[in-house]
Amino acid sequence: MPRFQEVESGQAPPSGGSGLVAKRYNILQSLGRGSFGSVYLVQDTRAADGEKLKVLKQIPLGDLRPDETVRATQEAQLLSQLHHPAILTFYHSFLERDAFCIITEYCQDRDLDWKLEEVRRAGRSLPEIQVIDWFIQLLLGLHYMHDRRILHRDLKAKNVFLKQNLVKIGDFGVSCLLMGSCDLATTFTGTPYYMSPEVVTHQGYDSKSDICHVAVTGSDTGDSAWSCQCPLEAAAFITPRVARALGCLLFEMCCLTHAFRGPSFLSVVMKIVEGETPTLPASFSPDLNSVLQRMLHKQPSSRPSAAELLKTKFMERHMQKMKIRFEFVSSGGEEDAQVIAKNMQTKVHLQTLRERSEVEKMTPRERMRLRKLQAADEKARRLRKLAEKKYEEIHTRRRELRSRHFEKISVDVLNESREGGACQTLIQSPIRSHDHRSAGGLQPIERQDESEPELHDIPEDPQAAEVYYNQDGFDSCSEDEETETPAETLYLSDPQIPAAGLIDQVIDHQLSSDDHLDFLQVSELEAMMKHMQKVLEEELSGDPVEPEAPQTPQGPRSPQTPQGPQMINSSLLETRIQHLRESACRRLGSDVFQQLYENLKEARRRREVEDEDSVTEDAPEDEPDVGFQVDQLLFLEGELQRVRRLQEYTPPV
Ligand SMILES: Nc1ncnc2c1ncn2[C@@H]1O[C@H](COP(=O)(O)OP(=O)(O)OP(=O)(O)O)[C@@H](O)[C@H]1O
Repeated sequence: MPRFQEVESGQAPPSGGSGLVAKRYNILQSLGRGSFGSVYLVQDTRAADGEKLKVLKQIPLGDLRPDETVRATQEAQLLSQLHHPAILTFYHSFLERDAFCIITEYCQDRDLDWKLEEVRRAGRSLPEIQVIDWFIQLLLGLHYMHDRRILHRDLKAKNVFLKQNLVKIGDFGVSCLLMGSCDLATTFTGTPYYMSPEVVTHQGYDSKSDICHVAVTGSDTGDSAWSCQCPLEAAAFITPRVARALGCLLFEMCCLTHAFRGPSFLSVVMKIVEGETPTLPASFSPDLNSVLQRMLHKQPSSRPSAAELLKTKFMERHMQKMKIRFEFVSSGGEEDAQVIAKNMQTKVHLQTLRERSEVEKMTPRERMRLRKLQAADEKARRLRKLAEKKYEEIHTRRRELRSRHFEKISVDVLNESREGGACQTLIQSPIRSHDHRSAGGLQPIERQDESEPELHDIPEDPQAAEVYYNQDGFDSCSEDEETETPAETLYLSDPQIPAAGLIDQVIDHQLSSDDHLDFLQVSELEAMMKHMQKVLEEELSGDPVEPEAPQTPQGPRSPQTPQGPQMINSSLLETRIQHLRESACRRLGSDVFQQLYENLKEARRRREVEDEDSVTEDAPEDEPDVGFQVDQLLFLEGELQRVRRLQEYTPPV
């Protein structure tokens, strides 16, 4: 029986469709299909203007048992209690027409995987400052979850969403709904690119089955169906895996490709276990590379937790800078920042010139330029003073705004259910950055006098030039013909001054859609700033999980002891196999799928599958990665047989 009308990604559902879902959600278009279900953009007919667009994830219940459905609902409730600007807001879940439905926040800029692919196709790369911005937001979100004993078991670029250049971790509840919440199984059966060596080799897992259930526990009180007997111990196994997956994501953001890759499932697995830890290209800072090395460390106990990373000097420095930028953007001061940035660039030019010059040896033209630069330097100093004053004004205005709208605009907007009308007034009257300024009575920073003499007017004759540059009337300079110092460098060198790096990389993204921030976006930035401030001020020593090697009643477990296979519940593997099979069939058609499946099975039997080319060779040209998918399916079928054999020989406890 069809549940919702199935439509191709990007298309609107056919007219005369199924009407409102749950009597309130109007399906606008399909956003795509994942392993577990279909995703739709919907309009919430009961939400306030500006909050109407949401996402519906519809997961067929299939043969989930009733108790699993109850657990899924409980988990959904747990997820709805997470309120962090770096975590996808979870609004609502319900059962309808044989499907489990989840309503979440809509992220217009789609997922990180899509974004990175877009950048890669354009032949560009992400600047380090952007990578770190996103990375810090991910760390903040994970730290928040970690504090609540909730650990993401399926962190990957496809599960990180982008909205106005803010990242949102999502989808951490969905896979476990269908995987019976077995962390090991979810990780093991998920995409291999983010797996840890210890998962692949089944090492270091405790044999207690309750570890499977800890990953989604959100309750320390034990009243949730998901609570487990030993959350800390279990989390100690999972945290390093999250760190590893985050390291893989960091690599992907920098290099636009997976950290461990290969055309077959096994080749990826081999790289994870035996391959060298990849390094970042020289264009990235050694500090960032060392963060990556720690996160990808083969030894789980050497990987830092989110809290540990956030407390490093490198991250703290960046958080300070980010805070200033976010503050600036949310205060609507971006135009003035442009003026300041331009003038600060001038200052950098001056310093460069000073260092390399011996004034006496200069040609008249060069001396003229130096004089102009000195004047510009003076002007930059004045501008800086002005900027400081402006910051003060912005702070004052923000304080005023806060006191006026505190309950509505600050973190509470995120903490409250967005279902209510609390934000309505705010959403209906978005504040334009320009309005901000006029409302706050702030004066724009003076612009430079544009009637300055042109450089090409400087006489070549030394005497004439001397006369020329002795005259008054120039106090700034045109730098058009100079090589530009990257604004980002400038910005990084002086965290007090937001510069063009800010303009290009943050404001462009954050404001490009309609050139203004509405209150909700401002409140998200504010919430993010608040979390950063908290992390900067706090001693994060209270990190609940030390990623230590697991202890057993007999003492520390040997890392070589294989413990994994028993842990994988065969029904979870079956579910994953079924999903992979369905997905491949959908993409290829059942005949082609069957042919490919047989070929790869035969290749696997002949042990040819380790040959890097064999998997993709057999796949249709327009679907090369489907070979990878079928290869993974075969691998999991092998695992399933192994688990079944083990279960036959293992006496029940
Ligand atoms: N909250 C959201 N906002 C915007 N787009 C979304 C949102 N959630 C999902 N999508 C889009 O819907 C599509 C399907 O997403 P879904 O999460 O179901 O699958 P996936 O992540 O691609 O695969 P998998 O299920 O294997 O993780 C993706 O293109 C994704 O970018």
